[in-house]
Amino acid sequence: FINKNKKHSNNLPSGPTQIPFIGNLHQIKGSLHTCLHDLSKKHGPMMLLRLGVVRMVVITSSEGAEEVLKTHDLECCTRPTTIALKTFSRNGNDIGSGVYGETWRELRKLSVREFFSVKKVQSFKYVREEECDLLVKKLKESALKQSPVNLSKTLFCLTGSIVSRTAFGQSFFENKHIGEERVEELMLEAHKNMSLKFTDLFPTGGLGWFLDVVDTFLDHIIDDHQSKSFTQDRPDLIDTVLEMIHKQEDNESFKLTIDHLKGISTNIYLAGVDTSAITMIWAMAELVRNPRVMKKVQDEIRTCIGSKQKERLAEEEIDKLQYLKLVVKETLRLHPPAPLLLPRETMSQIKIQGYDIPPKILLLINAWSIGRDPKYWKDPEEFTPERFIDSPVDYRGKSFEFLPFGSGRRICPGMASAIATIELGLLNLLYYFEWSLPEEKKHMDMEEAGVVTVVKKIPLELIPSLHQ
Ligand code: HEM
Repeated sequence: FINKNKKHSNNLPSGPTQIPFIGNLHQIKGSLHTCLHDLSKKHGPMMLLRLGVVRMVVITSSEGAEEVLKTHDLECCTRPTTIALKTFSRNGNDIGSGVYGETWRELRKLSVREFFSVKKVQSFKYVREEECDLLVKKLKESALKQSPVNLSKTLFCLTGSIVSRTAFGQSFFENKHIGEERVEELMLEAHKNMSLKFTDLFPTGGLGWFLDVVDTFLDHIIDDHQSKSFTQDRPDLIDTVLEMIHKQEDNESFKLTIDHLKGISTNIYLAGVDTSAITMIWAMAELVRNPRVMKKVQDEIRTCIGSKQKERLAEEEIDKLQYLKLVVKETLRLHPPAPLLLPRETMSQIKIQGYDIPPKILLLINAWSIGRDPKYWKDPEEFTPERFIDSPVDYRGKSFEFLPFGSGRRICPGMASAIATIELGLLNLLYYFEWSLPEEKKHMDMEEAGVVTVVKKIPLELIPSLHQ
């Protein structure tokens, strides 16, 4: 092992001292992205670490991130870092962890065309509006009773229903295959499993019932679609892919299978439910602890929509709400749900920021750290949506100081769908209700938890009051 390390050690970035066997594991306490952030302050924006058997270079500068994501995209593959992700990905038969090659290209192209395109996202507007309407009705009951609402759970359920209806044609809450008590667990468990800690460094496996439930759910959904026991007005992703599987010719070089369909579906569920809910949860937490911003965004919404209260909000209202959009951007800057993006692995020797990085090294880009770098952001810890007024900095992958959705060929394909859900979800929460902390809570706790995706550790509990 030492010889192998020496062979490549000529021009590698430096990093904290490693100790035998565990490397730098003893220095990782709490969240991985914050530990790496703290270490990089001491050891620089390119840092070499070893966690157990995994060697990695951590990048915490916008310039380094740009070089990797623009120049070296071809020489890196994304790497399923945990046993959990490997299992979810069905051995690379998916988009999130598939190695570059024909399969990955075909699956990404297919899912963008059939699910992620702006046209498809717009066609699901009615689902988002209906689900938000249901949410408002439930919240109104709590508002009348003045009882605290667990917004973390509520928002996971909202995004779960939206993703499930848009991708699989049915809501988790209406499906007959999983007991209702399991559905809520399933939503919350998705997050816990995405945050498994270091399972490939010291593999433990054992994901228990969660994987079984996801698998059983998908099996039933596919069976229902195949047997036509389930019909709806418009074909969903499952219908489209099943039709493609049936129609493909024997001589085609790429063969689409049920495993691919399950891989894409699992990716969409895991990547979609968690991230959008997390963003809304952090946005609400920041707004409650920043009353000035809360007032400004609610004033904008209520002025634009008019004084007569609407029964139900349409997605078009959002076009007029510039400040709400800035609130979403600022939330994604301070709380990117996937703070280390998808880990890349070098496939050949490459040069980054003057260093020689050998093949088979994990590259982690700390988007969380870059989003708080005082070099690019004034008062970076402050929640100030105004910083984006007249600024060309955007989350679409061209501004390397702001990378909540990543960049390059692996950029999040679900961006349009996520933004539509987040903006409409927040619009509904902020238009109909005033929000306050329960009396016994004196201040908003902002502690984070998770590795792949990072959520507010203590669930967000707030009391809604009806806005008159
Ligand atoms: C606020 C919401 C979201 C955020 C912040 C987010 C963030 C990300 C990030 C950082 C990546 C990795 C990009 C990279 O490493 O360059 C990613 C990939 C991905 N996201 Fe999202 N995402 C969100 C919502 C969604 C939604 C709603 C879906 C699906 C419905 C989705 C599906 C995916 C998929 C399939 C990938 C893998 C793409 C690939 O490897 O080619 N995401 N996302």
